Amino acid sequence: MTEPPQNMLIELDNLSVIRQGHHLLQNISMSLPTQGLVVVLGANGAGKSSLLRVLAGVSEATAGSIKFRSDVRIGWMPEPACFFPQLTVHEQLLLWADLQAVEQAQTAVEQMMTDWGLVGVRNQTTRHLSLGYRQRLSLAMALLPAVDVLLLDEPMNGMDPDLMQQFKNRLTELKQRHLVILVTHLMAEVSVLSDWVLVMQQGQIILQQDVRTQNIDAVGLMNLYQQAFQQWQQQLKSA
Ligand SMILES: Nc1ncnc2c1ncn2[C@@H]1O[C@H](COP(=O)(O)OP(=O)(O)OP(=O)(O)O)[C@@H](O)[C@H]1O
Repeated sequence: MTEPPQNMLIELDNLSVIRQGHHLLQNISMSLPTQGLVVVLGANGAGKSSLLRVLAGVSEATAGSIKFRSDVRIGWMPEPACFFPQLTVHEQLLLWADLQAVEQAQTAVEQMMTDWGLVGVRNQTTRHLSLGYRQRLSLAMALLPAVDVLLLDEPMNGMDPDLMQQFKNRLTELKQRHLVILVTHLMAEVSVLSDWVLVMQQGQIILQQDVRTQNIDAVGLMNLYQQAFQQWQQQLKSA
């Protein structure tokens, strides 16, 4: 497989995903850099999770291509989070560390439980976790192995204010060294952290914008989102 252009981790070229005659993704072309925060916005059903699934390697393209830098390591926090229901939080993390060949797994798992406030639910089975604790565990799993790319699918759902603040602090650190692709509807929470904005509609990317120099706030991000839709609707009318 050929590699993406220099300084790029991932390149999608005219990629489409079709399932049961339905276009989940249509002719997506983009290059993704080695670090920064890409915020993916779009209405319900626009194709955001489908895009993350292709990037995570769990969904295959029907047409077009996706190229990864050969040594790229990817962490994925799916929506909804996915655990073995009969395992405790501690067992789930240990199993994941084992599957991902994490070095010094016991220590790494203890650290993750401390970092994400999971010590108090250590012996609770995952099937009985509240939404916020499911998100904590899912984040801890995504961050356990060393990765280059973090795919976060609606990670902020169910977060309490303290967890939200901690998550945003961590995101600020992570995006300095990693590529973070974050799907969300909570624009106000991440606007100032955004480096690139993608807006999706009907399986297509209708806006790809570099906002690194804009220091974009919540209103700015909402305006960008709405403008993308208006332009898309006008293009549809004139087509
Ligand atoms: N395996 C599949 N077969 C058929 N259709 C599917 C399949 N997976 C997803 N879809 C459809 O593809 C569309 C895009 O779904 P996706 O989950 O990617 O949207 P989304 O932008 O993440 O939505 P939301 O904001 O509601 O989470 C939806 O209409 C969904 O029903």
